[in-house]
Amino acid sequence: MKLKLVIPKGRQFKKISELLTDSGIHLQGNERNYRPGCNDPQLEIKMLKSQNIPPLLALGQHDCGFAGADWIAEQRSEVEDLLDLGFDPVRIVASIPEDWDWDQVRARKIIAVSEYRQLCSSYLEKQGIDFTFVRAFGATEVFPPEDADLVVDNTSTGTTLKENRLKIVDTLLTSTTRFVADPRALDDPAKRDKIEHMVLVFRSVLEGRRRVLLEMNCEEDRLEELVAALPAMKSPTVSKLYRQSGFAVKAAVLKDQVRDLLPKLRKAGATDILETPVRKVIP
Ligand SMILES: Nc1ncnc2c1ncn2[C@@H]1O[C@H](COP(=O)(O)OP(=O)(O)OP(=O)(O)O)[C@@H](O)[C@H]1O
Ligand SMILES: O=P(O)(O)OC[C@H]1O[C@H](OP(=O)(O)OP(=O)(O)O)[C@H](O)[C@@H]1O
Repeated sequence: MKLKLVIPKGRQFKKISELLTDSGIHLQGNERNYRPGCNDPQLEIKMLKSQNIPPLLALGQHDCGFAGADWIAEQRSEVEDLLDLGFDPVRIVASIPEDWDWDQVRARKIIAVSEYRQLCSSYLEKQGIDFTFVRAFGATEVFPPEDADLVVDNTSTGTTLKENRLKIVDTLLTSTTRFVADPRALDDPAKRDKIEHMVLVFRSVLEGRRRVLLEMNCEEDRLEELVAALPAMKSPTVSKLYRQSGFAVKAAVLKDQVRDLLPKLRKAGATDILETPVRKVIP
């Protein structure tokens, strides 16, 4: 069985390739080789422009891959959304020049510019706005005020909108990178098995990134107090120290809790605290 996996080139590539590496899938070849080799003989990998991935998956040209939720929605691609990786979060927003009045703009016939033809048009139709659509091929924010009255584009930090003196009047969608599949691939038991395993590993890597492992020692009379202070995934692992009266306590905790947790653990009797990274959390 060969599973055809499609990966976006461009800005989404770095985070996806890091996820694959942490999942034990190592791509081989340089960045301009759009058919990279891989250490997993079951995977056949191809790189495509992000926007082309959802429709090609829906056509059955590939079995699974990564794509932005924005381009899945824009192209109404019938793919199975298996996992929200949370990478590259953006908002798809409608914007107008910052000193324009939205009520006045929406009351007249406007020129609307976007890379997202479908999302932009259906938004304006629902709003009852009279518009002519012009398709942008990048640098969308530069069109207003001379060449457009309104743009629909993605925004991350908001810098590009600000630099081009635009203000947001509405949010159409929020989008992140997804792991998706052709529904037909999920009907094939061998492919389904492989895809489900990939989802499990990706999920466990993402969960691992959120956690660290804390290990510490404590005296017997402080054990209950220490365990109560530890927010473990289930309950902490407690083992007796060899030829000593104390205990070793171990728990995987959320990274963003550690800063506040360490002084509390010390107060609750913890000594010799070790913090180590967690690579995967497999349920
Ligand atoms: N500034 C951004 N920050 C985070 N994600 C973004 C940003 N811009 C675009 N994306 C996301 O990346 C995906 C691909 O978009 P886009 O075509 O703009 O990227 P790209 O192919 O890497 O572009 P480029 O060729 O300009 O580097 C989309 O799903 C989009 O939501
Ligand atoms: O909110 P920000 O952090 O400023 O990011 C948003 C900008 O980033 C992307 O542009 P990109 O660099 O891909 O150029 P493009 O517009 O030519 O595609 C996107 O199309 C926005 O223009």
